[in-house]
Amino acid sequence: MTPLTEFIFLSVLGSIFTLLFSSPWRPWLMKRLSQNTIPTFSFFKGFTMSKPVFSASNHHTTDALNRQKLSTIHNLSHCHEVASSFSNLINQDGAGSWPPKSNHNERTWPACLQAYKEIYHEMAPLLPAENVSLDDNINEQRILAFRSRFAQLLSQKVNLTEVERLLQAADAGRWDVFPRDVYNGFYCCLAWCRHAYSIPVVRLAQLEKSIALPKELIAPWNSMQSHFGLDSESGNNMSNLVLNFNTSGDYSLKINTGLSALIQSSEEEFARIFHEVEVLGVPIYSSIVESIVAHARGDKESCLEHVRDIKEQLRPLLSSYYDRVHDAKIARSVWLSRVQGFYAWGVGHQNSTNGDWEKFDGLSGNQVLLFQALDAFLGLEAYLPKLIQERNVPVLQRRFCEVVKKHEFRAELGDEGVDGEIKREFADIVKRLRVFRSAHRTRAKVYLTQPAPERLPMTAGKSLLKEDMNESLVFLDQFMLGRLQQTV
Ligand code: HEM
Repeated sequence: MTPLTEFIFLSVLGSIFTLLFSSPWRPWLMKRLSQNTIPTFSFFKGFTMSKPVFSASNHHTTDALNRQKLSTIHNLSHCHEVASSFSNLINQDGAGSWPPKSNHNERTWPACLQAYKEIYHEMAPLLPAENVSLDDNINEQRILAFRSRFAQLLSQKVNLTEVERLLQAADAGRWDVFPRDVYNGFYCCLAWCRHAYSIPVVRLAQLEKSIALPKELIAPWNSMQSHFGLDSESGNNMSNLVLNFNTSGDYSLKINTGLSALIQSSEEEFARIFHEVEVLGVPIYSSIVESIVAHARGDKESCLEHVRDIKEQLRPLLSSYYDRVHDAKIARSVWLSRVQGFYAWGVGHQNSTNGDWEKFDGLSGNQVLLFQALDAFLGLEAYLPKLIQERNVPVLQRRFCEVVKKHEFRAELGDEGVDGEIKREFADIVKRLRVFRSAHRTRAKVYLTQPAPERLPMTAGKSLLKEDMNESLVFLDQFMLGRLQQTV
């Protein structure tokens, strides 16, 4: 095809797409696009979404290295509880790998679960509004219409009895009928549905104190939360972000279907950090385990090597954050309005035992396993209070961090010889974490102070804040500054 005919062909195709997008066919088109059932043409190959920090070329190397590291941990699992704890996490929640395998190919799901994915395909294009309204009445109408269509589809399509039977099979260890990678993919889909239904992205929805979710989104959620040892009504970093990528690193369930490329890529780049941190974290988890085992055996030279490896591995891992959390990758103009709100959660319920009002927070970077494990390894107290951990950090992850904390040996090191060298490596790890924490303090503030007049100040991890954004920032900064000061 000559450049001129290619240009004419693309222009005509673009006009057809524009017409379809503004027509009643939009939901159909979005569904086809998200299922990749629109054929691709070879000359489109140059136009691709941005690739992970560990690019396609070294994806296989990372994969192979990670498999080797995970098998090292397995091999040590009969020697030390820190290895058996991580090994358990891989085998169970990870479906045999880390980051956890998450199957988003609904054609391989048990039939009764496929209904949820069908509903996702129908509801996702209706979720974002091209132009956000500041009028409460308009927003109320939109929310009501969205929820009533959602509830109608759930009651028409979902056979709850079948779904519950399947979840009971999983509870009984029947992973042959409900494979763990499918369990993870479905957990993510359910979390998406719950957040989409309650979505506190405009003032009106943010002020809701409780919400009557449809029963198809309650019973399965309670069952899965109890499987992961969690008791929050909201999703968490695992359910909504890490599990939202399949083993090839493809991003699955979307928030801003059909909106501009800038919005969609900002959403995906943000989500990708959380998955990638776990991919690049595998050698760190492995070195944490190996250094603890080496220390327990009195093998100081080997312990030194492993602690040094942690320091080395931190650089590429933190690059995943540094290279993405800036305006060119995650646009400041869209993050607060279009991305963060979906991950927030503002509603709660009355505790049936003590009558107290229990309110849940949504997702936050503070739930990322890697940082919790590193803090434990450095001997720092956990950042999150126990109650919040029990709501948002899966029990097997909590246990791993507890075991790391129990066996960390930094305080036992002397100043001389190999001990002194290990100590210096620890000091360098602390330095890198401090740099991350101060950079995060600055960058978070920039993103949180962007205008979003349709919303009240709210972070995903700390729910509704003070009416005045400056006061809210002072409140948030106390957490970040406090953690920075503790990182010594
Ligand atoms: C622009 C996006 C982000 C904003 C505005 C933001 C904001 C915040 C805020 C306000 C806090 C303190 C309050 C709290 O605990 O929730 C926090 C904590 C934290 N965030 Fe983020 N965050 C963002 C992205 C990320 C990312 C991508 C990561 C890492 C993958 C991350 C990791 C953490 C961690 C580990 C903490 C706990 C405190 C610490 O360990 O220093 N955040 N974030």
